[in-house]
Amino acid sequence: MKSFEDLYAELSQKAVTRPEGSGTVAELDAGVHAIGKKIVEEAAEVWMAAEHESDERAAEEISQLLYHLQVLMLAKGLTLQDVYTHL
Ligand SMILES: N=c1c2ncn([C@@H]3O[C@H](COP(=O)(O)OP(=O)(O)OP(=O)(O)O)[C@@H](O)[C@H]3O)c2ncn1[C@@H]1O[C@H](COP(=O)(O)O)[C@@H](O)[C@H]1O
Repeated sequence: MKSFEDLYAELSQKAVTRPEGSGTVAELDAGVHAIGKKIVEEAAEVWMAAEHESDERAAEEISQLLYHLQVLMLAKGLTLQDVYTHL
């Protein structure tokens, strides 16, 4: 099972190696504005799933939101430590 840290390491690597077909690379190339819109969309999906769907669906949507937040962190050059320091 993949942890938050594992995913961040994987995405960081993809940002550097830029493998063909990577959705992460495409999203990074789209830029902060586009990633921000995706985050808002995913956050709404988390809310709707939590209120109207199963726990499993809510967990799935939460994982997608976490993914897009990590992509935004990479786009901004923010590390896990930069965020953890505020937790
Ligand atoms: N965990 C994720 C992940 N979560 C969400 N997403 C993306 O977020 C989208 C969210 O899907 P939705 O259900 O909202 O569907 P959608 O709105 O129709 O999606 P789009 O039309 O916007 O693509 C998915 O289509 C994926 O593109 C993710 N994309 C990648 N990962 C992981 O990131 C890693 C790197 O992925 P690549 O860069 O694609 O190799 C791999 O381990 C992947 O498993």
